[in-house]
Amino acid sequence: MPPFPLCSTKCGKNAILKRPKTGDTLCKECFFLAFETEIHDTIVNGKLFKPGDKVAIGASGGKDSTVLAYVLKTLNERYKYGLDLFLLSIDEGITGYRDDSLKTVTRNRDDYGIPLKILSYKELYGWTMDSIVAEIGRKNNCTFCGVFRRQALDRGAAILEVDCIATGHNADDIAETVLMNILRGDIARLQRCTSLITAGADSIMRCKPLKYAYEKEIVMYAYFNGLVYFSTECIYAPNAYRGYARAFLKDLEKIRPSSIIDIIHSGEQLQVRDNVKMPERRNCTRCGFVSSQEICKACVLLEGLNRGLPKLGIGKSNKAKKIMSLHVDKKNQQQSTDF
Ligand SMILES: Nc1ncnc2c1ncn2[C@@H]1O[C@H](COP(=O)(O)OP(=O)(O)OP(=O)(O)O)[C@@H](O)[C@H]1O
Repeated sequence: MPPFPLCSTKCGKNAILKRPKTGDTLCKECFFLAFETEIHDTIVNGKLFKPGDKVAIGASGGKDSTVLAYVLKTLNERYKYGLDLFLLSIDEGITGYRDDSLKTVTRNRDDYGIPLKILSYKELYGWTMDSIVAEIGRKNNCTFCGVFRRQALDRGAAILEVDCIATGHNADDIAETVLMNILRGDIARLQRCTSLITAGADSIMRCKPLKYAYEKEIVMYAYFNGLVYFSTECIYAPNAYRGYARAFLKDLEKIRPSSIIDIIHSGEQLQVRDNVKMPERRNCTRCGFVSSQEICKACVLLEGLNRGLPKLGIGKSNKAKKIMSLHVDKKNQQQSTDF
């Protein structure tokens, strides 16, 4: 057997891996340092945090958010960021999936000594994903899950009174999203999907410290560090459209590993013409959370479920708008005659 090559940093140790992102052959310690330093650079150059910030890590128990929690804890101690870290998990109510992954998050809480807050769809909306799927079937259930999760994270962050939510979106996720938004012609999302930081003002800031970390390296990092994470796919999820973008990106990566970062850079450089209409950011007149419409998507979807019209709010439906505004009018009338 040929001897292992030496680590390309010239540290004197034998290399044990080839970095998917750069092709460098590295020993374990030099890989950890390179991986962590790149995330530190993302945090510092992107000004993601200030000393004293309270940061909620969106923790699903999967590899990305587990690595994010571990690396943020490590960097917070190494570079004295002065952050107060929390784990925030949303329990969507998916039996055989989220209940198991939450056990992993609970273990991470104990291993890393970071407090954990779990919020469920059941307590926030009165519905679990299991009961939503029983109503709507398997076709559009991801819409409910995505919309509710986004708002649930905001609600959890408000309860924890944090300054920022950090999510485990990695470079592959972002490159896939760029491709999907191009294919769908979704200009508003295309413009913001590469942002390192989103929202702010009256909604809670979100950031993606793993924006430039390759999925393959996240898996290697977790493996060589012996991190415990949950690796099963959601039982309801196979998001077909993202699946195609993912498969395409994996094929590109095989031919040219830099494709992932190149797509992100292309997305970052895109400029949308001034006369392209963008959605407004406002607050939902019902729940007060961020929305691009008078009534947010979460409220429309919830109304549909509660009225036995689960398809209300799926797609771009004017019917939903009409029904919702009738409901608002009725409520206003009631309020004005109530006293
Ligand atoms: N149930 C949840 N509770 C809290 N945060 C979540 C939850 N689901 C997703 N997130 C956050 O959103 C990020 C992206 O979610 P996505 O569903 O794409 O998972 P993923 O790419 O498989 O990531 P992970 O490996 O962390 O599960 C996660 O890394 C995590 O920070």
